[in-house]
Amino acid sequence: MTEIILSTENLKKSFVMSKTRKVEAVKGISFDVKRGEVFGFLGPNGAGKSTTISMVTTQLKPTSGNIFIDGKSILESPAMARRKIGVVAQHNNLDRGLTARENLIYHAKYFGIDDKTANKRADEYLEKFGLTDRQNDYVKSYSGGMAQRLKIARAIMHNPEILFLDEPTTGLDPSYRAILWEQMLALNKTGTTIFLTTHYMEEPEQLADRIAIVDQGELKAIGTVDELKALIPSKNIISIKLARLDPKFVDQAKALPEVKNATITNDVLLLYMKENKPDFNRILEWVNKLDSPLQNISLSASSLDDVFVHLTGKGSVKND
Ligand SMILES: Nc1ncnc2c1ncn2[C@@H]1O[C@H](COP(=O)(O)OP(=O)(O)OP(=O)(O)O)[C@@H](O)[C@H]1O
Repeated sequence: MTEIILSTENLKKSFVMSKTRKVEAVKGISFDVKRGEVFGFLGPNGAGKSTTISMVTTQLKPTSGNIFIDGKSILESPAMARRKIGVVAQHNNLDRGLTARENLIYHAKYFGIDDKTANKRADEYLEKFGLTDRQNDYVKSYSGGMAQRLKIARAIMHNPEILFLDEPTTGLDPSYRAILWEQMLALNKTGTTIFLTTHYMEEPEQLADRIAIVDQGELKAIGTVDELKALIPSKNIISIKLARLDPKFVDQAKALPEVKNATITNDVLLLYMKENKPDFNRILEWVNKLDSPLQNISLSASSLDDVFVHLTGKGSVKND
């Protein structure tokens, strides 16, 4: 057993779109995931998250580079890798014509698990994911939340060392998201490494041990939430929404003594403040003198969302 459960080396993937056009979806990504951690893989739409997850779970061949699971190249030993990984895909890839229990048992059989163990695990996971009562119903009768829970149960039937989840909570209501997180963290406590991609910032900010931020196929940053927050210019940010934004406001803001840096992102003027407790009223006075009506102003402590905006120039999807 190695301390690093997953490692990628200069991973690249290009898609040929036409005779003249190629998309470089992943442009040479290298990172390590430590055994036992919850690892968040974040990025805006089209950043290359799904392409990366498809490659590290043996579903897609890289154009170049290498991937190691538990120290062994998955390009050389894909079958070995598949035994060590569990995958919860973004789409519903359950067998809808089978019952929930049958989905679990067939998955276990595929991995050569004997009937007794498979049935015992199916009982345990159906119970754990609150599906015991509906275990003999066809999956086509399942709600989205139930199907999502069954996908996770199925993915862990063969006791994977690392569980990959692609946007596991997208489209679920907040209470289901909380339940899923509880279940993922409980699995993590038993030693399973969790690798997940998500759009939502609040979840990994609170729950992931380390986070990688990707954009346009490149790794922008990797670290703990605190390490990532240290990448942005200030702990306190004032966000200002004006009826009309003029680039000259950025220079004017930068000249204010209490402002460390300023930028316009997503049509919002962001002021990175020097002081821990900035004088909000003084900034408000300055804003009111600008020749553009104020629509909204707020002061906040920096969050992962601000790191994301700072590194990618794009907003994330907020939790509702
Ligand atoms: N099979 C494919 N053929 C051609 N282009 C593809 C294919 N899969 C992905 N792409 C392109 O690669 C880029 C990265 O896509 P990918 O789905 O990996 O991003 P993502 O970060 O998962 O985005 P999202 O959050 O929207 O799911 C995009 O430009 C996408 O159009």
